[in-house]
Amino acid sequence: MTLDTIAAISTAVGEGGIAVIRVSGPDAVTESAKLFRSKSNIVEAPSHTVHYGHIVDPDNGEVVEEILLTIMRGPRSFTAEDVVELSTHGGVIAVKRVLALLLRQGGVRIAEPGEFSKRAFLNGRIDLTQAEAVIDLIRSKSDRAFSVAMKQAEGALSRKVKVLRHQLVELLAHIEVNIDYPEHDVTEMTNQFIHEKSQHACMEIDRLLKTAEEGKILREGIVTAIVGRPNVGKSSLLNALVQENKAIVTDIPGTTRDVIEEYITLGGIPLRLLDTAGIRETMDVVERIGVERSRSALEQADLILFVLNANEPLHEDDRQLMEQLQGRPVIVLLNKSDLPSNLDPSELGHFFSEESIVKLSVLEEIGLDRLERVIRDMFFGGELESADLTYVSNVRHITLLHEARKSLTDAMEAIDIGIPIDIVQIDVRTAWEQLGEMIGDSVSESLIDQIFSQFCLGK
Ligand SMILES: Nc1nc2c(c(=O)[nH]1)N(C=O)[C@@H](CNc1ccc(C(=O)N[C@@H](CCC(=O)O)C(=O)O)cc1)CN2
Ligand SMILES: Nc1nc2c(ncn2[C@@H]2O[C@H](COP(=O)(O)OP(=O)(O)OP(=O)(O)O)[C@@H](O)[C@H]2O)c(=O)[nH]1
Ligand SMILES: [Mg+2]
Repeated sequence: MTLDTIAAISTAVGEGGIAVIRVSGPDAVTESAKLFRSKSNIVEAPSHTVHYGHIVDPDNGEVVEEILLTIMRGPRSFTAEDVVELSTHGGVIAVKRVLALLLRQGGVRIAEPGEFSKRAFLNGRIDLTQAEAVIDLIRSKSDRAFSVAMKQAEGALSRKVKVLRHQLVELLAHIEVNIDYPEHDVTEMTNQFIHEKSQHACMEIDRLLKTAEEGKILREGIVTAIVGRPNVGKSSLLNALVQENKAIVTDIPGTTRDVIEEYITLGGIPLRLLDTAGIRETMDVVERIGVERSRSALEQADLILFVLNANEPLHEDDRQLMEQLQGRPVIVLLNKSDLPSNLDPSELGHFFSEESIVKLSVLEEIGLDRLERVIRDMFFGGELESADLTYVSNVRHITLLHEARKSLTDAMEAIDIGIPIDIVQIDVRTAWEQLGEMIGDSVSESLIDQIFSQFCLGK
């Protein structure tokens, strides 16, 4: 495939030490050479070499920038094409001037978002799951999400999908033989064989799908709503977890009016924390809107941190909230445990299990480690380190896995009710194709465009 030559600023535009323009395509080296004055002749230079020199405006000979230029010749490059990287001084001006000069010559055009990664895909250097992992890498907000994406970028998920597809190809071959030689006793055996193999593939798919929930959490964080009646210490808890004074804390009930959102990682677990207004009946118009927002945060939460003031007996507002928390994933926090306890814990026993109740003093930072352990037990069964870090977290992948699974169960059902084998074969083939779509076999151009358009510019 011969494509044109593209360029873009690949570093975040803003103040920084250096900025990098990436150029990729057949004319990357010759087009860069037209602007580059150096002791080296980069047209002749070997791959993976770095050259010092200046960018000179060919129209007037003016020196525009002092740069370092890197050459990576295809296919040994990120895009598998000839790649030149121009490292300019940081800031916005220098890098934009150099890019403008490069584009002005007419042999290079500006890249679309994700186009470098798209080329790596089109040139067969990476498959679709790997390309999608690159988006996850950029967006990951915790070390762990990053490790998972890195693993996928290396091709761990696609290797699993390829193994599955290989098994289905063998199955298809087996069916083919049977269609050609349809003797009765062979048919019996084949039916059983197809059934077993399909069952096995379904189990593998289920195993991958089971990781999806965790994968989503790792990527997006557990949506965690801190709720409770006014003044129990919700905002104090947010601040303690964030280790910054993000939310206003006062001893006046009804301090927090809006939902405050912060992203943290607690012992490697990413949480999207929502501090909410204390929930109570109120005539105050502003506070009432706040309480409504608290309720909607409560609805969308994956995890609810229900804060109580252990220094006071259970309040009517606490009881009402407790009713509403029935059946939801809740951790009860008995806050202010530095003060004398006036709350009868037996009253909580009806609603919450003992393991989900944590004694806390935000003021003295007691109990936060226990909270961390309880969250870990709830969401990862205490086991955070998945054996091989392969998680399915992409909605497209999840959908395709479900579809492939459906095709395989269709095949098994068809066998059970005695449908001819050449019809059964269609279901197995469909499953094989659906798995292929995951890694980018036989995907449409518009889907490819849609996937890569999610990337940022210069990636
Ligand atoms: N300056 C710079 N830093 C970067 C990137 C980049 O493109 N430029 N990357 C962009 O995301 C990442 C690194 N990814 C890369 C992946 C493959 C190749 C590459 O040249 N691959 C060759 C192997 C070359 C060799 O083994 O000697 C190949 O696969 O053939 C380069 C960068 C992160 N850092
Ligand atoms: N003794 C003690 N006081 C605490 C503790 N945690 C919070 N407080 C105090 O309780 C008061 C209320 O704290 P906030 O964090 O504003 O309570 P809130 O639940 O966010 O209140 P609203 O926003 O009004 O719903 C403040 O005076 C805090 O200093 C604790 O662990 N021990
Ligand atoms: Mg508050």
